[in-house]
Amino acid sequence: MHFLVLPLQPRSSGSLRLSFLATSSSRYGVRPKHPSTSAPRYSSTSTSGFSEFQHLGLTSAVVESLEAAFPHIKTPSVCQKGLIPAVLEPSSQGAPRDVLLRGDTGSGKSFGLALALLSKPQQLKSYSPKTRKTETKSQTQLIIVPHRELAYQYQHWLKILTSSSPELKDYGIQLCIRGDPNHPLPRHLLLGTPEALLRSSKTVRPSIVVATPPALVELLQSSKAERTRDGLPLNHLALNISTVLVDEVDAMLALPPKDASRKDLAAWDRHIPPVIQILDGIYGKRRNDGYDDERGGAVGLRPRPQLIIASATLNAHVRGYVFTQTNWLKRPSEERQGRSVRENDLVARLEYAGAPLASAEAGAASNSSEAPKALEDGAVRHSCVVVGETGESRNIDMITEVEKEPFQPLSKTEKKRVKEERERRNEQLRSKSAATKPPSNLIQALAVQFALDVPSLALLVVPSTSSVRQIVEEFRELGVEAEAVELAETAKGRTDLVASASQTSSATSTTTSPTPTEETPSAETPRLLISNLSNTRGLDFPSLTHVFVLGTDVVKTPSDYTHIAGRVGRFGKGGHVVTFVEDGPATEEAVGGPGVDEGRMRRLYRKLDIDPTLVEIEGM
Ligand SMILES: Nc1ncnc2c1ncn2[C@@H]1O[C@H](COP(=O)(O)OP(=O)(O)OP(=O)(O)O)[C@@H](O)[C@H]1O
Repeated sequence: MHFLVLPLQPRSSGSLRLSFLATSSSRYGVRPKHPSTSAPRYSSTSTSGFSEFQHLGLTSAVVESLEAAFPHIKTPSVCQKGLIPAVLEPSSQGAPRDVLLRGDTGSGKSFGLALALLSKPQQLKSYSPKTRKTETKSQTQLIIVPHRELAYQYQHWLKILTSSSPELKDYGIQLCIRGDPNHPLPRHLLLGTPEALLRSSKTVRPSIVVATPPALVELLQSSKAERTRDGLPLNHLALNISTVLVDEVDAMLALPPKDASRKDLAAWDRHIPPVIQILDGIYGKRRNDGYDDERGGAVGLRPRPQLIIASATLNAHVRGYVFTQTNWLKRPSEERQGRSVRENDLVARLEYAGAPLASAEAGAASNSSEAPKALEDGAVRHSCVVVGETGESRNIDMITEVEKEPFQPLSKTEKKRVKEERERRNEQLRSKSAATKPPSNLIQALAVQFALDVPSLALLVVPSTSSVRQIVEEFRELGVEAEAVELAETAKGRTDLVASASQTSSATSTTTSPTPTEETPSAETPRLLISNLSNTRGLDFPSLTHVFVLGTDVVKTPSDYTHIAGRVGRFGKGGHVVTFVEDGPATEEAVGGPGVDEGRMRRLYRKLDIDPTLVEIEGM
């Protein structure tokens, strides 16, 4: 069986000690020959705060485009100070190090990684024994993300950065995502073509391909090229891929929980997620008889592409899987095994989770006299509104359960009944019946809260079993400016991805006093973006102040809530996460009934150590 869970010892969080022994002129690549990029990387004479980015190893071209395109980003975050050198500096063996990165939501991981990728050598010099010449080829970097909106966000950032510098404008940024069958856009526009991928990696043009796993697998399988034993064509994967970045890796692996039944494990094993097919295709499947690293995986890549794996919830379970069940990460080859090669030198493990982000970022920002207000204040508030059948609302009662329901372990029969009831309820939700429609009392209560609280932009996360379009319509009928999150397809969606520093600050300052006042008039009608969890992970809307959650079916695990809530409170900004659940008696008799949701939220808050704040409810 492919799956076995052997959790690793988690590395202690916090400081990072990296020894940067080798120089940037490694045999693994050459930097572009522009005067500015060939300047010494640690001797910036610039007095701007942006020079700190250059000290981390970013090229001058990238720092200049950052300054031009994102003027409000002045100093690197704590997380970026660790990840950028880890990606760019080679190990003592001279090869790029693989990177495992865990950092809080909104700590700048994805953005920092995008900057680092653009600073990697654009060309590869290698000796060809066939021609007996040194050949120079362009490099392709592959970014794999769980959903198309995040792919679009990466593409958007990269396009803005590369178009802001003449030295980066050669970059081809290509999307490889599946089209929405309900949307009229031609499918090939979104998916790209195998030929285009091939072209982009054959020409002298460096390229970055941002892909979702199913689209990439589909694309590769549609090619007539020679295949690996995993069914993926050799030539596409083999062509000069210098880096593979897997962002939000746990969402794509979708590992069964540690306590999964044999049946669930077998089911997972039968439908191996596409990201595993891709990575196994590149790095090779793990052999039982030892390490196989230097062979470069199934496709004989030389040199082996650097692997970067990142997520805010890269927990021991996921790390355990990657380390023990795959061949993806760099390992010492047999001949190199010895005292001189430590595994940490080959794989940088970075951990920036659970740090008091706001203060850390504020500290970093305070070095700059022009630090935007957005970096200086803010905490995320969490609230839960319980809505009765006839629409009356109240705040969650955090004490009831402890007082009235002392913990009593369930008997076997009770457990079975609870499980059956939950399955029945999930089945109901899955079916196309009226049950998929969220209750209208929740929608109405949410619309009222939205009108009272939101200054400009809020995100509503709905269960994956509900139709986003249908919910959008319902809100529109109530007079709310609602729309689905469709970054790739609507120009309006794209504008939400970038906000100037001033917009960001004003959005934040209204968060601390969210009700629009005469002093803080809102220029535009407040808008409600609607999506489900699988399409919101990793997204960054700089002017977002509120996240609403519709019912507890959205949040299956604490990590789900972490990702949902993480859409606000980014970079030390404030924000408010409000969950709406149905009211009802929270007793065992009501299992599967509405009241259980309040109990679920209480348990979730306790697990995450969240002390919910009260929201002002109309009419109370
Ligand atoms: N050094 C910085 N200073 C200020 N803002 C920054 C900085 N770096 C990135 N940002 C802003 O932070 C946002 C990007 O955050 P990013 O998506 O990279 O966070 P993340 O850690 O990947 O979050 P998540 O785990 O939710 O995906 C962008 O809006 C970007 O403009």
